[in-house]
Amino acid sequence: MITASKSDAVSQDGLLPDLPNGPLSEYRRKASFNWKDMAMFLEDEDIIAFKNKIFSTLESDPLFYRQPGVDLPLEKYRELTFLRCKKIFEYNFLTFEATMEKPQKMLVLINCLGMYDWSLSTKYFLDTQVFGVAIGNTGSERHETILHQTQNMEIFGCLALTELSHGSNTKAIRTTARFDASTKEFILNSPDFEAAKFWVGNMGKTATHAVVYAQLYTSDGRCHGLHSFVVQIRNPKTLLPMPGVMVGDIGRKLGQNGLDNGFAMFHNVRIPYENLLNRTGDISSSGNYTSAYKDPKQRLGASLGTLSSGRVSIISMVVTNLKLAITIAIRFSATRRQFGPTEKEEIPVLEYQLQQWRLIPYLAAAYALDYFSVGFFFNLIELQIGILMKDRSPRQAELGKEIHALSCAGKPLASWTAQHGAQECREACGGHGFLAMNRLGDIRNDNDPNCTYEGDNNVLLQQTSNYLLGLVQSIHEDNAPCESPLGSIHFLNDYKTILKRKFTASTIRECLDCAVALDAYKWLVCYLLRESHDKLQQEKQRAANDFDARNNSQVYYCRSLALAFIEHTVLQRYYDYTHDPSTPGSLQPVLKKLCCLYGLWSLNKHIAVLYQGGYFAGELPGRIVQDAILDLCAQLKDDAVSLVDAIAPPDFILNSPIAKADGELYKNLWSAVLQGEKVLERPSWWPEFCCNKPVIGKPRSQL
Ligand SMILES: CCCCCCC/C=C/C(=O)SCCNC(=O)CCNC(=O)[C@H](O)C(C)(C)COP(=O)(O)OP(=O)(O)OC[C@H]1O[C@@H](n2cnc3c(N)ncnc32)[C@H](O)[C@@H]1OP(=O)(O)O
Ligand SMILES: Cc1cc2nc3c(=O)[nH]c(=O)nc-3n(C[C@H](O)[C@H](O)[C@H](O)COP(=O)(O)OP(=O)(O)OC[C@H]3O[C@@H](n4cnc5c(N)ncnc54)[C@H](O)[C@@H]3O)c2cc1C
Repeated sequence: MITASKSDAVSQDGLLPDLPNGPLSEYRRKASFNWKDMAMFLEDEDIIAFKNKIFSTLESDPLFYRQPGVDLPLEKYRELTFLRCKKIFEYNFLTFEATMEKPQKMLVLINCLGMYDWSLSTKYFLDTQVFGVAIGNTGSERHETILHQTQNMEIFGCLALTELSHGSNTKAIRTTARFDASTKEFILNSPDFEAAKFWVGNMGKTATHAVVYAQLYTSDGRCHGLHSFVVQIRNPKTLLPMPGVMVGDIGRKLGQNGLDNGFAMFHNVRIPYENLLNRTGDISSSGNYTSAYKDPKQRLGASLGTLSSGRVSIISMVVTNLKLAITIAIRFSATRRQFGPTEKEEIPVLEYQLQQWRLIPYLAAAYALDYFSVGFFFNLIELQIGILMKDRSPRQAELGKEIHALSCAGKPLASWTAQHGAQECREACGGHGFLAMNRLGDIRNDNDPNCTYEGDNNVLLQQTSNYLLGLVQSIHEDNAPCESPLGSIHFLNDYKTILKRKFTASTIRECLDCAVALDAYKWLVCYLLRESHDKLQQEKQRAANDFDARNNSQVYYCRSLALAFIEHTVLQRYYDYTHDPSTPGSLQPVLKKLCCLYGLWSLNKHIAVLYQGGYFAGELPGRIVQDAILDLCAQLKDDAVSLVDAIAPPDFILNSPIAKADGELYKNLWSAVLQGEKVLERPSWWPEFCCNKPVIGKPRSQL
């Protein structure tokens, strides 16, 4: 194992305490690198210190005490989440100045709170970020007071786009906001209960204000499309609804139950006209509508642009879930022993090729997607700065489009990987994985809605394929270069040459170079782009309209195209990073293996298309790709524990007895079980068993 220099080690030890000795120590000794070096390479000292501060603050505050696996009644959980949220305001972990200095800390805070409990994190950020960013991005100077009121919790916000009968199809949102020229107010109405705002986080019990999306009508009766408005829905002094607002809670969900998701209907609710978030369209004092966006489609895109920031953040949030789940499963697998080559000795389940193949690719995915999520967040910051500076340059517009295309595929890729990973980790921990106290159920269930909110994954992928299909003309006809601010489409300039390529590796060894998977991805994207385009043209000739043509080109074509494109982007970025000469030599070998494994494992899911399109031919390519995956899993299994040590939060935050850093699997589990409430007591309803015996076949009358 290669270690850091003496001075590095001193600063490391202050930030990253040694892990306790125990059953995991043997794997830690076998690692090819020092986990502290890795942790400090992945995040700088300032970020690690920031995380430590958040974690230790929560751990030492009794309000944040919790018993693993205890299911609180809904009302209690909501109350506790709110009290904790209030406490987060008091701690003020991130000042405005600190956020401006290092915006990445915002993402770190979201994830640190999420690692503790996603209900808390989403509650806090729906108010301070989602509500705040929507106002900041689509409003103007006149809305600054509202932002200030949010910062000290004078008011509490939410974002209300979805309605009971419409979510994905935002154009069909039916809430109306009619301008009344006589009073200079907008009057909000929900035409019927199907147009009630629904699913809105924080709206159930706590929000006093909402950014409400509604169809804007001028007093001449003309509709100008979807716009957003700040609407007061409750009185901040009493939490009672405002006149004309019917607001309530939608009930228990499959996860994130500490968060109150709600509904609202509006009946002639009057708001000052200044409450229109007027970046995409405004009303003049004479009541005329003005907009810098003449094309209604572009205006819709601009008014929904704020959703990109949520989608980008979600990528990082779901990667956090994957990191939690894989930490639990790897630590468990390294300490859980079943069977063995001899009667005397049982081996850790991590030694089984099958267990390695089920888990280690998810570990590689966690590393690769994590790198992507952070870099992509920086891209978003660039976009946000442009929005705040009112940058109207073509580059800014292109950046908005590219981020929209990447986030609409990045969220699906990352959230599905986390979802499948969490389930695999649950099963990989056998029965203990199903015990609530070990947390894999909560991780899985709290992660799940990320596949749906801020846009359903399958619907969003179509935005990405639309973006790519829009490039075909320039590739084929104009011969104009494919250029974009983030460079994700630059390789398409070689589209024709790439399509002529074939898979050339002939040994497992050659496949262990990540460039092999990367080349294959370039071909795959070009091939799927060509096929999707051709399919769309055929369907247009066959089908009655473009709508059907597009719908009938999704499965096996556009959907696969969007996913292959984002996988390529993630892999390309991770390849560049792991192969960069500035990456420490002690870490580069393991990072390159992770990169290669992520690439081949992801590619293997497209094997049918690789054969179908002729990039692969004969038995060999399929076989050596699979053998290389197994080889990499075997090479990485001794590093796996240290790889999770480098990304794991402290035990208090991870909150899973089977995955504590000391590796004392059974002691920790046993102790947690015995500390449970009334574990050894007989049930309070014991007479039901002992006295009231059933008369078999004769149900007693309930009267
Ligand atoms: C800290 C985070 C905490 C997270 C908590 C999460 C809580 C959850 C909150 C929510 O869920 S809020 C509700 C979210 N709802 C959605 O995301 C709805 C999903 N649907 C849509 O966004 C859109 O309707 C659509 C499906 C993207 C588009 O539908 P439609 O087919 O009607 O329009 P198009 O013709 O495709 O689009 C028009 C035009 O606009 C461009 N565009 C759309 N969105 C964006 C965007 N975000 N940024 C930039 N551009 C956008 C689109 O590309 C089209 O452009 P052109 O192709 O015409 O150039
Ligand atoms: C926990 C949670 C929190 C939420 N928080 C908020 C919030 O704070 N604010 C808010 O406004 N909203 C919120 N939402 C709502 C969320 O944004 C929507 O649920 C989401 O946008 C999906 O819309 P939908 O529910 O209408 O699904 P639908 O669009 O009805 O989708 C149903 C099915 O139809 C499919 N489908 C739809 N259109 C197409 C198509 N064109 N092609 C192929 N298949 C299609 C989908 O893939 C899906 O399988 C939240 C949702 C959840 C679950």
